[in-house]
Amino acid sequence: MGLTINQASVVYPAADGRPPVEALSRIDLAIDNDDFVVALGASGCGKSTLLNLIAGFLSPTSGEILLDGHRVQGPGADRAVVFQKHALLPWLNVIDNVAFGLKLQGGAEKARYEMAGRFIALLGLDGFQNSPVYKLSGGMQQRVGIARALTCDPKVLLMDEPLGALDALTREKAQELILRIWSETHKSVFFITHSVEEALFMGTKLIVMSPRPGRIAHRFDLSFSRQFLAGQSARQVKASPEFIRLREQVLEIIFADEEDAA
Ligand SMILES: Nc1ncnc2c1ncn2[C@@H]1O[C@H](COP(=O)(O)OP(=O)(O)OP(=O)(O)O)[C@@H](O)[C@H]1O
Repeated sequence: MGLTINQASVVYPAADGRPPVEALSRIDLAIDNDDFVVALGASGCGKSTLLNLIAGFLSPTSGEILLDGHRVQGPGADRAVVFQKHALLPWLNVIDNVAFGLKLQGGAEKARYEMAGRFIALLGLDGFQNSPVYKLSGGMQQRVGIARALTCDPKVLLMDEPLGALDALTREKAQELILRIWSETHKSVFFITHSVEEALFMGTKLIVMSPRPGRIAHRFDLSFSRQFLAGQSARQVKASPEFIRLREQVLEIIFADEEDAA
């Protein structure tokens, strides 16, 4: 079944003398089980607003969001969010941060730590269970944030520029790790990025959004992540003629929107 967005619009009301903002206009989108949907687009085109709708942090002004046929009416354990700034608890160690969501859900302590330990291993953080998170590098902290989101076993993982703060090499490694985890855990993913290369490499579906009002202007079905998971190296995939052709096509769309906005 998965997640379905039907004709969803969001208008932020007028405030402080500014007019209302039509942040999203009549969005239709299906995120099926196992889909990795990436949203790309010029600043202000409504990517975060769309993520907040799916997370249930925000209600649509009109339209609806359905998860497995049920209307989304607020946040829930079936959807987990990973932000660019991993909202970790700096006074807790790695395992307590990862187990934190389960603690909020009231799970038994032994089961919480077992589950947390499983995702710590999956994210390559074995040996760091008892390290305070403030001592870890940015890339490791982001992996703790992802482990914490996965530990609650959500159906949908929502990621708002999760790799935006990482250096280039760490970012590429994190992309590969997220794809492997996605293929192992069979989550549906909605992923926001500003990097065209990252979007093409990771997504099974790419939506390119345009601003004023925020809408989906272009859609692409992609198979580069499957090529990587089938054994091609990330470098090989990103250097293929088809990848380069699509990268130029998408860059052109985004530059045109940025120029319109200037
Ligand atoms: N709480 C709010 N109140 C009023 N307007 C808002 C609010 N949040 C966002 N907006 C406006 O809605 C539009 C879409 O914003 P949104 O943050 O969803 O875009 P975005 O594509 O995620 O941008 P960015 O890439 O810069 O993060 C923008 O014009 C923004 O200024």
